Amino acid sequence: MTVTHNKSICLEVRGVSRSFGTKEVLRNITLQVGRHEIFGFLGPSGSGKTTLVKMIAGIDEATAGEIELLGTRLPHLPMMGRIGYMAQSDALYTELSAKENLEFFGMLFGLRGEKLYNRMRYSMELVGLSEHLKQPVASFSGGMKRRLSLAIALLHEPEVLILDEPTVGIDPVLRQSIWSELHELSRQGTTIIVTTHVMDEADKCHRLGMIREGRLIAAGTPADLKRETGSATIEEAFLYYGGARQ
Ligand SMILES: Nc1ncnc2c1ncn2[C@@H]1O[C@H](COP(=O)(O)OP(=O)(O)OP(=O)(O)O)[C@@H](O)[C@H]1O
Repeated sequence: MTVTHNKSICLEVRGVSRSFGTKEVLRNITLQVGRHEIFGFLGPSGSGKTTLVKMIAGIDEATAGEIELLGTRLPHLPMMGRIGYMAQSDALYTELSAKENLEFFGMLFGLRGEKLYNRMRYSMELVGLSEHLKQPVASFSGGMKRRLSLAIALLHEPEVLILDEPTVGIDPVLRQSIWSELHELSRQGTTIIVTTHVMDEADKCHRLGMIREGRLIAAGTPADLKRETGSATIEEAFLYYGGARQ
């Protein structure tokens, strides 16, 4: 275990590669994310975003390089209590109600009694599901399942939120309110790492890492990335860094 002395850094990724058999999916990724930052990984389908955030969440291991989160070298099991991870595919008990799912995951994180119920109320309100607490998850739409997964990731007030495509299938109004709450959480000190392939969401991040074919092709604030490439939009900037436009 290595200890990072710079307390303003939440995440350090150093020379990370990941292969599956002979297929190299991520190549030599190096980046830092500061505490309180909303950092977005932007890239097309199959570019390696999920593979990278799984390693940042400590549930997969790099083939080369190292990752430190909150000053601790990953993977490190006790770190799970400080992370809220929302996977791309929902890990929910569909035969149970939303409330029972929240109670189960809450208890895994050591939440009980009034604290658990206050957190359940907050999280379910945030994702607009308060009315559906008692409903079996099997009857939820895809978007509702995503929202419940997000509520579960938030439940234990994690220091770091790692969200893999959190707003897929969620309507624009709710998406907007989820993003404003993510900004509020970041103001309160939470670090948020999010993947997206939606360009207007990328614009809402403080900084972005653009990923293409397993490589980090650019990193910076949305404004810097646009300015440096003379682009009007993040999409144009992405195309520029990806070599499609000169
Ligand atoms: N367990 C695995 N075994 C083999 N190949 C894998 C495995 N997991 C991911 N890959 C491959 O790694 C590449 C990157 O996948 P990944 O899911 O990280 O991309 P992504 O950017 O998250 O895409 P999407 O937005 O579609 O989820 C893909 O080519 C995928 O097929």
